[in-house]
Amino acid sequence: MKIFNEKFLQPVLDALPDGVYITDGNGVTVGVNSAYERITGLQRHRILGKHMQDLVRDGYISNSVSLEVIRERQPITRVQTIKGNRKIVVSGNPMFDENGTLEYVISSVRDVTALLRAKHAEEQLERILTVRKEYFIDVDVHTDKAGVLTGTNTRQCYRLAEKVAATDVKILIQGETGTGKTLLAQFIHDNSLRSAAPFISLNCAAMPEGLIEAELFGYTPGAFTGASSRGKEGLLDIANGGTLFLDEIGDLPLSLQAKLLKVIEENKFLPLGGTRFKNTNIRLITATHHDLKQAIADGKFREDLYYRLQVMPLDLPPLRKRQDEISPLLTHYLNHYAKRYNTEKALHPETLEVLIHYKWPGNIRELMNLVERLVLITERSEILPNDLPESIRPLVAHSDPYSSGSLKQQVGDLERELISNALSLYGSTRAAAASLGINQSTLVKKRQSFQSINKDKM
Ligand SMILES: Nc1ncnc2c1ncn2[C@@H]1O[C@H](COP(=O)(O)OP(=O)(O)OP(=O)(O)O)[C@@H](O)[C@H]1O
Repeated sequence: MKIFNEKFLQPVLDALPDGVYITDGNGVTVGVNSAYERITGLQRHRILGKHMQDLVRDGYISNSVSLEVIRERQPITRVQTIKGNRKIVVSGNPMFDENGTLEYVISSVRDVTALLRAKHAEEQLERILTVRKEYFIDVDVHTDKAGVLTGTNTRQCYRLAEKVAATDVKILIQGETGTGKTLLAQFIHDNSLRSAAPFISLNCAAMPEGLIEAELFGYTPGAFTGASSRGKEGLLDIANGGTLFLDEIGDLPLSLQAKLLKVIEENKFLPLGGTRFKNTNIRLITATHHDLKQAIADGKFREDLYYRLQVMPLDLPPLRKRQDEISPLLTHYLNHYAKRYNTEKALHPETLEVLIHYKWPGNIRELMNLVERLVLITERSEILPNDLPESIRPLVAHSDPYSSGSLKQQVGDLERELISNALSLYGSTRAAAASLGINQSTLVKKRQSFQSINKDKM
């Protein structure tokens, strides 16, 4: 033990960034430095003078490189896991005296947790980039300061919206549920001259007819049984000077469509039970997921109102047609929820691949809900494909028997079905081919052959 008590040596050892652990030739601990204490959390007074075997037995150390060096009489390096799931690299070196007797084992201990994490992150990034390349994912996605992400298929829509925001032109946003219609309407309002006035939103599908009418137009005191004795301001009053966003306008009952038309044409309305018209100055933005032309043909939507509302139609495509946005949206919301729940999470590249190919019927809202759930329930920091709900996980085609007939015919039918599904899902032959793992030219040839078979059948 004597040399390590020398006054000059301990400060030198303590100045080293790596941990140092020294035993004598029998395995008794004779010295450690400050970095060792810091890395392992073991204090020197608890281990000095103790035999390595006792330290392993008492659970201070999981296994001993020094004892291995004593047995093998040669340098040994091992990676070990210590408390807090930290990884350390321990290199033990024997020191012999002039007679070849083992005098000391000097081990250096380096904490490589951060290094491994960085390497892991780098590998992850590389794999993610490979996945993106493989599936032709354009990484040219922008996020504005309000956290709105736009990719190749939505940028045009947002640019157009920005251009017309300053005017009062009526905008009809079309898109499936959860595609961001409300967000786009809010974006238009925020970029308009009305941004300091209220942005009021009402979902016409969520309420019975009487209630929508009362909400929109308000009512006078005692207008109907159960009405408040003080009456109530309608949203047309509250939104005055600002923007009124009517979501799911296709579900507005016909009687209210007539009243809304009057508001648009004359900028005035009659509250329920009222006798005097009120003036209003609102910008109207509407949205729907219905095909309004079909609703007009079915007699459910007024044609004159339709043309009034859709002076500027804006289309928000479903998320399955915005494949380049899926990965950035996942990252965006993963960080958002990880921050909210004070944790760290990352997607395994295979999980990302599954999610990029998922159809997302509930669009961005579904994506957000899924990410929030995964952040909350996944125990590891990395989200694996198995952590996904079963409805999302399998990409196995469930198919009913397509036809009777020879095996060749049935395989042909199945192939045609898969190709046509991929084409309608991804919108282009390139993306459809990538999703099926075949060349674009192969897909085009197969499609042509299906078309000629169809003609022959006709
Ligand atoms: N481009 C985007 N970037 C980031 N988040 C988005 C984007 N588009 C939508 N979201 C988020 O997705 C969620 C759903 O969007 P939003 O409510 O605007 O959809 P919607 O089409 O109006 O849905 P619904 O028709 O069901 O009311 C919101 O929380 C919104 O912030």
